[in-house]
Amino acid sequence: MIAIDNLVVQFGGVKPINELTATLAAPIAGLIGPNGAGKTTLLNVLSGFVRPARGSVALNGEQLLDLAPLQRVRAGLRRSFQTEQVVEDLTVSGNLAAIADHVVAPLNRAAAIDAALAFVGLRPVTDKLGQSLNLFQRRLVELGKCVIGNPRLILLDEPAAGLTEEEGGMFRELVLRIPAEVGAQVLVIDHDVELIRAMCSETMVLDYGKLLALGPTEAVLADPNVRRAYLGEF
Ligand SMILES: Nc1ncnc2c1ncn2[C@@H]1O[C@H](COP(=O)(O)OP(=O)(O)OP(=O)(O)O)[C@@H](O)[C@H]1O
Repeated sequence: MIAIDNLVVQFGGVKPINELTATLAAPIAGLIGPNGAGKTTLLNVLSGFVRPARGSVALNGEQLLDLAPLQRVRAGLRRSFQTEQVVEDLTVSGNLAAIADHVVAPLNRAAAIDAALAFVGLRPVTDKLGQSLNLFQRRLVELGKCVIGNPRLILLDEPAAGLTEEEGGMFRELVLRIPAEVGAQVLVIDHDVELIRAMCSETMVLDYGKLLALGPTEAVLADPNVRRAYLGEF
């Protein structure tokens, strides 16, 4: 469970997060909002790349702001980025090892990497270099890094961007299996409202850094204020 309390992020005169208080308890929660609403900034606060001016964030009762980014990874936090971060001159398993080295005991690393590769379906390309992978495989590497070593919260920032409809569907099926099979909560940002509808039982909407709506996804997407903020986008 993610508990956000009175969170304020300030960049000069801009407040991309402005007095945000919200609790996200669903196994897969969605985060939507127009461009510039503060979605990525919130993920950056959760993962430790941005320090807020005020407020707190807690994961399953543990305060996160006291922890450095790597300590948060050790505490079970994982994230993928809008632009995938695959290392070109490492193999697929080497890319996963970069996370496993920090979160899995040496004796268990090979098995943990293999389990993550099996989960995302990348065992057949274990030894391929990052530079030879297509976009779908790269997105799967990112997801593989997220499921390694008993994660508790996985943050996905537009994880299916650029994928075909078929690839997006396969990716979505994998994400849907995470809570039961990996044991982590998932928070997904996406502009594709249909993807959010299909994956997330609960959705939060930000607008200019403020909470516009939070609740069961269907109710949130039907909310006139939400529809107005999107100006007919869905
Ligand atoms: N490092 C920064 N310095 C100054 N302003 C920033 C910085 N990062 C983000 N912002 C501003 O904060 C606001 C929120 O940005 P953010 O990237 O969080 O929005 P978003 O909801 O993720 O948007 P998008 O859907 O376009 O990715 C924007 O006005 C953005 O220009």
